[in-house]
Amino acid sequence: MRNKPIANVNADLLKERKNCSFDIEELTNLIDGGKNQTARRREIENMLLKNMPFDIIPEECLSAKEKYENAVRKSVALNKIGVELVSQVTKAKELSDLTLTLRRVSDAYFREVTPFLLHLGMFIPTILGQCSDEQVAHWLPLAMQLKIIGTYAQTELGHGTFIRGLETTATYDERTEEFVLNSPTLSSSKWWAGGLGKTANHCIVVAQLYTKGECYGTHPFIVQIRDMDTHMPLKGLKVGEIGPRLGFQTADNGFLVFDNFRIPRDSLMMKHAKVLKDGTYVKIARHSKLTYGTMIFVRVLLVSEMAFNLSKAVTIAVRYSAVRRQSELKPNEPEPQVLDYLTQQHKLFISISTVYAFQFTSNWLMKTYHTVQANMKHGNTDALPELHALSSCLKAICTSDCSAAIEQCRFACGGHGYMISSNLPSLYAFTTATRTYEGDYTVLLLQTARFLVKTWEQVELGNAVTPMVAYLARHQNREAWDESPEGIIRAFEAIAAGVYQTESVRSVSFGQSDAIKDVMKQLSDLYLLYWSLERTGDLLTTLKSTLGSYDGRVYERLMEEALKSPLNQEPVNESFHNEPEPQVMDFVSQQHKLFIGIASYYSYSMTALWLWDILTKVTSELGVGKTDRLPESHGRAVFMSVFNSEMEKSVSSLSAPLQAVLRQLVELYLYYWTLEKRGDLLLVLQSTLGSYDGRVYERLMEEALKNPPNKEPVNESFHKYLKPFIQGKL
Ligand SMILES: CCCCCCCCCCCCCCCC(=O)SCCNC(=O)CCNC(=O)[C@H](O)C(C)(C)COP(=O)(O)OP(=O)(O)OC[C@H]1O[C@@H](n2cnc3c(N)ncnc32)[C@H](O)[C@@H]1OP(=O)(O)O
Ligand SMILES: Cc1cc2nc3c(=O)[nH]c(=O)nc-3n(C[C@H](O)[C@H](O)[C@H](O)COP(=O)(O)OP(=O)(O)OC[C@H]3O[C@@H](n4cnc5c(N)ncnc54)[C@H](O)[C@@H]3O)c2cc1C
Repeated sequence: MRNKPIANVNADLLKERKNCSFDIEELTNLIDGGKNQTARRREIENMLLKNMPFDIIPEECLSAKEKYENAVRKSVALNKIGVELVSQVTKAKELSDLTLTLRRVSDAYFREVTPFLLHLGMFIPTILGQCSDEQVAHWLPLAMQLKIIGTYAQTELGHGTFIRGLETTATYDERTEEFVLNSPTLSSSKWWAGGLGKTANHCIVVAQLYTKGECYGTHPFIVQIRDMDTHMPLKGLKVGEIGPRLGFQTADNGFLVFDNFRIPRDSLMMKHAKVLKDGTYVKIARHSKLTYGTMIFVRVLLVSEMAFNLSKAVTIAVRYSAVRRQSELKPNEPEPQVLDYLTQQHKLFISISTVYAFQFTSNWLMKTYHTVQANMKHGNTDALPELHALSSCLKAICTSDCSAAIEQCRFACGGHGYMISSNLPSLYAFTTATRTYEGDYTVLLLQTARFLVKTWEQVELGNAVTPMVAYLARHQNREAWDESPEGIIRAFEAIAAGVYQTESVRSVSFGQSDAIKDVMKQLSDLYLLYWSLERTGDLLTTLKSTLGSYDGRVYERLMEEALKSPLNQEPVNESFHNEPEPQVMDFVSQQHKLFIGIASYYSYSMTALWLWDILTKVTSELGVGKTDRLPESHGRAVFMSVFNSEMEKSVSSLSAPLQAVLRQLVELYLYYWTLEKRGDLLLVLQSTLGSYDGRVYERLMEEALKNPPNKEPVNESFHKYLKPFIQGKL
């Protein structure tokens, strides 16, 4: 079916395909996991192609309301087939292959995401990971057959990262054997859960559990939020859509506020802890962080999600680059395909190798995840910290690299890449969110750093460590170890690259032809080479390390450094008496993100004035054709030198403190750009987050309430599609 010739294929594309050095079908089988899996995937795709309603008007041309309704219509149709297929499957492996195929094929129907994403991606996994056997038996069939539609509401207006700081309370009332849910403050409003705004009728709510006057920390509860027949929000809660976003337009992300909302005792998901009828709290888990399990699972999933999304983006960009012709290199000769430019290949080929790096690493990570889960079933949680560290850093790096690579793919498509119809903007909007959700990039890297530092301590003590981090022991007492967060991150990047190399070699070592092996080897080498070149600058850093000194006096140096700390200059810090929660502004990593923006603003303003003065002169002397191809480093140098000199001229009349601040900005700008190559500038604020009065949560809620979907309590797509679907009448 796939190999049937298609009429009217662009001649350049045909030519490129003919030049392919290997059998495409063979590579397809490798990616799918075998011939049978490829056949099965195609069978499902064909069935869906026959039965699924496609869009008549492109999604992007619809209003926000229409977009949502269209997404519900398509989700219902897709999941109707999905539920039927799932019901025919008996083996766990077949089920996981099927869900993966359905997930992949669903992208053919949604430019945006389905409002059921959280139901499939987090609600069902949380039932599996957090419910007692009895609860699984009750909830899982309902969820699998989509008799109920759920989401995962953990994040609040005031806290996303710091889960222990969540404010929603679930207080046990032993007289009625119920928990009472409350949102005591504005900042405790649940915020962000996908599908919550309009679609879900159930919700996993993460709340602080109180019983017999004691708080036992955050726990997950499964809560019905809408009437099953009318879909109206239940009494005692307020629920709505949070408002337009960069992407995720059709995911109806929502807010949820509780006012003495009562739920039965067994709404507490009781795999890891339970509350007895009399209110006694019983801890079951052997590890205190098992309630964070769904997040680990989704972080693992996201690695393959990134491989898939980047594979789509780079396929689009490579095909287009074969078709697109631009510029006259030799008079009277045809314009070359842009794919033939080395600079274009540089943009694209690293993305191709990154896709394979992510996919092989993802296969390996998923296997590791299942092994750790199997061990945990027998009570062994030893490997959990490493799994957490691994899934954290791989999630952080792959989501960040993926969105950056998709931007490169968009650049590679020139102006047309900016069209929504190219799908590159939507792919970018989807993937850039993954850098934030399920654990912010910086925060997750810091979790990994924490694990590595602890491992390093074990290495220092001569204790055995797991194979994944054994390289720390190999580097002991050698200059290669750099204990800074960047050094640690790089070390883990090296591991990711190592996994890729070993996994790709293993996967192609038997069965596959030499042609495929050659290509995979080239891609693997490209990935390693690219990152070693990207990080060359870092390799030149001096050590500045207490741990890596030549004489190995690690403990002495650690102690000397510790004694220098300003914190040790006073016996009791004032925060002992009154410790405020830190503002994220206090984190150095946050300042790093923000201050360069301020410095850049001044740099751009100064340089713009200077540039205006010399524009005419430069264009007449050099000619426009020559100036518009200045390499990036030259442009950057211009910004730096102009900023430096113009700022110096204009600050002399200012007061000393202001002069000092502005000079610091110049230094920061120069310093930053010697280390980094990216920056960001926000000129016009118009922002709920950046208002002068800092009333962030009030403004977010005010804007959400203005949101048109919140003007009607139940969207008409409930009556038209959702209700007949849930009740099996569609
Ligand atoms: C198949 C078809 C479906 C389709 C599929 C599609 C894809 C699927 C798309 C889904 C779409 C999702 C859409 C977004 C959905 C959200 O975004 S849901 C919300 C997600 N939220 C987050 O990820 C919040 C991030 N924050 C955190 O994870 C934690 O709070 C932090 C940052 C780890 C800190 O936690 P903490 O409790 O303050 O812990 P902390 O004091 O830092 O550490 C204490 C110890 O716990 C350990 N620890 C922390 N976390 C863990 C953990 N998870 N495990 C083990 N140990 C841990 C630490 O390592 C530390 O260990 P020690 O060093 O003491 O030994
Ligand atoms: C599209 C999308 C969908 C989402 N879906 C859901 C959902 O379905 N359910 C749900 O519960 N949540 C959801 N979320 C919320 C998401 O999980 C959180 O936004 C995410 O975990 C980040 O938390 P935050 O918003 O509190 O960021 P913050 O923690 O406030 O981050 C702000 C800045 O502070 C920095 N920072 C914070 N803490 C530290 C630290 N300790 N050290 C150094 N720097 C720090 C961060 O690096 C970041 O630069 C979604 C978010 C998005 C964007």
